[in-house]
Amino acid sequence: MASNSFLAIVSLILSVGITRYNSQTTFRWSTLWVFLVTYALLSGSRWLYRVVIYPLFLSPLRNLPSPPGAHPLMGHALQLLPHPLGLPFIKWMESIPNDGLLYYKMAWNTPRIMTTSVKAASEVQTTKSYDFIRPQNSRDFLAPILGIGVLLAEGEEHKRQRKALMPAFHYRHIKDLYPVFWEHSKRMADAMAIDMKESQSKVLVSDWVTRATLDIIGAAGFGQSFNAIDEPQGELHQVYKNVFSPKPMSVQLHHIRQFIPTNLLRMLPMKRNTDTAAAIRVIRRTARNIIRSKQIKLGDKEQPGNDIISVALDSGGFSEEDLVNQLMTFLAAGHETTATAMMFATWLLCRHPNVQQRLRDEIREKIPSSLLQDTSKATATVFDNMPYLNAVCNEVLRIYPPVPFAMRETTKDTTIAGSFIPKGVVIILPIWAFNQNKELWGQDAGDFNPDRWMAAGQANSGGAESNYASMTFLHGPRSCIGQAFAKAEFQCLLASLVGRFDMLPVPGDDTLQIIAELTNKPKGGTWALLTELKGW
Ligand code: HEM
Repeated sequence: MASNSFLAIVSLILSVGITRYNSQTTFRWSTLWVFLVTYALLSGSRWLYRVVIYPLFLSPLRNLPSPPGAHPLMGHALQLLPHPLGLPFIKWMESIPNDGLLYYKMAWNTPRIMTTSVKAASEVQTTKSYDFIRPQNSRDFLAPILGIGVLLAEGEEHKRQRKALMPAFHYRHIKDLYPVFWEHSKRMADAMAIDMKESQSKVLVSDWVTRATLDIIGAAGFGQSFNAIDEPQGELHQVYKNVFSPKPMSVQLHHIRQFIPTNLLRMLPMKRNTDTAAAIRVIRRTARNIIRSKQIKLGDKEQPGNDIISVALDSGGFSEEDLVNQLMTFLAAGHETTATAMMFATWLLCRHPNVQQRLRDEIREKIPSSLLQDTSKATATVFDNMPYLNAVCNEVLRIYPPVPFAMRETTKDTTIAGSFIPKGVVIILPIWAFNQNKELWGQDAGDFNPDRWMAAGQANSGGAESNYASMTFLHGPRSCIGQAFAKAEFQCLLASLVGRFDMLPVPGDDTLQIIAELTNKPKGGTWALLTELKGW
């Protein structure tokens, strides 16, 4: 498709030609006017071709099954935008007959291909994963907040970074982090017990879990104390709260991003933009300070720790700027997601008192009170020996995955599940829709049922035949590097909360409204009525 500069050159040649020819006639246009008119006509024709002629009449994708009701110019955008991210895909995946791919369109008929079968999803994530990259608009949106670390690196550079960071995420290393996870979980519960007394039982659980996960990524990820549990006004906690908590304006901006490139939106003089820019400055400064203090320790021949950043420093494969970017990536990806899982867990357990009680019984039976006195004795074995805790964590992550879908873009003409997909098309991996798909999980796929993970041999599969049925952390070389970290952290936080408190829903808070920003989360935060239970 012709670029803007190509159109400008053609318009210039035509305008010079036309004004020369016209000089013989009585009616004369200036070259500038002819240039502007020619350029406008050519741009308009290109727009018409891109937005109407190609997608509706020529695109090879148009023969793939597509959801009904597309708007002639806005495609399916108007159907998708009013809902939480990824929710409509659940219905589409089940109700529209297809062979593994669905074709839908966003604003100006921009094509999207959604994978709906295990075969299609596994090709994108595993067998052909490097035929796909993260789309530019999504990179532009994430880069300032996450830094250009392993999450945004592509191709060979991604392989190199992932290999250098991997030692920090091996299970043998994660096992050693249980005391850190457990200590912070207990500190969170202690602080919530005080809050509960001061606020007549009504506690904003979402705020506490976000503070706890920030402290955990600081301690376990960087050997650094952020003190967010003890100091709610702490700078880092406040800036993340600002960047991540969805406000009406940021949700509108998310919608506007469908029509206007992210980089252009960021330049507009809006409060949301200035707030985000200020937050990014604080995050970068914090990241740089941590790296510098680690470099000094290393220079003083101190033993490097075995936290993520020490492993990265020790590998020697990253410049100081690279390390700042990696740290930003782990800070954001490593605390917000697990906090969201805790929010959904709390919401669900408040509405399923039997599950809550059964879980509490297991926690109180299997975690000795001595572990509450001396948190340094927490081991993976204690937590691995709690099948129901494992089942509840897996079921929460299945039914409400914090990241509801992932996006990729084809780097060349390719095929997915046997269908031709041209270069530059955005591919959707609908995590939430796979996780709740009836064909993969059975008729009760939409129900919260931890027992599906309890049957013999189903502790890791939930009874689904394919491991692609559960997409919460994705699969293959671009899957979540922090999966084992997150699951261990989630177990500890949930055990500490449910072991200590009885949780009830706040009256009137009956419907789960989900709101989207970087992750999907309960609108207005997660509130619960807590009662501290004795005897543990
Ligand atoms: C419940 C918690 C978590 C969930 C649901 C989750 C989910 C995901 C998903 C879906 C992706 C793929 C995103 C994409 O490619 O579009 C991802 C990537 C990633 N996650 Fe997580 N995550 C969680 C916790 C963590 C934690 C605790 C860490 C770090 C300590 C972490 C670090 C990362 C990194 C670095 C990547 C990029 C990996 C790569 O591209 O090679 N995540 N995560």
